[in-house]
Amino acid sequence: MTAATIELEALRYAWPGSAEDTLAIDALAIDAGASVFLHGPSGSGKSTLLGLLAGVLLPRVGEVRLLGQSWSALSGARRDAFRADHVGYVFQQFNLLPYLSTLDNVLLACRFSAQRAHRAAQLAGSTSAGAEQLLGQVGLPRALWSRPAAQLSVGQQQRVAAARALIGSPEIVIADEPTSALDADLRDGFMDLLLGECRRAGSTLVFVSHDERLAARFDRRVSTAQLHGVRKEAGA
Ligand SMILES: Nc1ncnc2c1ncn2[C@@H]1O[C@H](COP(=O)(O)OP(=O)(O)OP(=O)(O)O)[C@@H](O)[C@H]1O
Repeated sequence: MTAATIELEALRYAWPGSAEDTLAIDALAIDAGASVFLHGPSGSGKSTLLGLLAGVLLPRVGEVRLLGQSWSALSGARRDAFRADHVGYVFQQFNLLPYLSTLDNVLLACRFSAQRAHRAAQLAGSTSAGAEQLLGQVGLPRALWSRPAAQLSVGQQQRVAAARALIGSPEIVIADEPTSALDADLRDGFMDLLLGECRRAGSTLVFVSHDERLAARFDRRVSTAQLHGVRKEAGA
């Protein structure tokens, strides 16, 4: 039996100062290894949901469990360690360290997680070789690998952020609009790599995008409207 990698139960989340819940989701389960295309109108709570999945935000009520572990049951430090081991996250704003080189930004994920460092080294021979391999796969020319991330274009930074999320094969990969700055050719190559790497590693992928053309490539589509619909039906 395949257990769900991600489980949400009776979740309510309100941003501070908000009179209403931003998200109210009675139940959501995502199977191990599944790829999910999360969509919905601007402001409907997609990024908020990703923050909750990654344990960056905690629900007001209810639970988010990853690999059977509830984020709310962990201290802040344990949450950080658990996230570093199990979650690769491509943020909407990339969150690269501007003064670190491209290569070091990718390796950062392994610096915070011995588990991911070990897996990257097993796969490629060393963690550095793993980072170089991924940078090659996302199409970043070698000449840019030693450049500070601040000197890269937005599309290049987006690809570095993806390599950082994928290194060490985390069980869960979360990506918030990771193709927004890529042209059609780069976007297709990027999607091949992201989906291919997740499939190879058996990682569960949750991917937010406004680009409906990409949806067909995923196992499952989930809309924020549909999640809120669950709440209304349950309360009816
Ligand atoms: N840091 C924050 N503080 C307070 N409110 C926030 C914050 N971030 C988001 N919100 C609010 O939460 C709601 C959902 O925002 P969110 O960014 O999750 O939507 P989204 O679906 O990802 O939007 P988009 O497609 O435009 O990125 C919005 O009403 C937004 O104003």
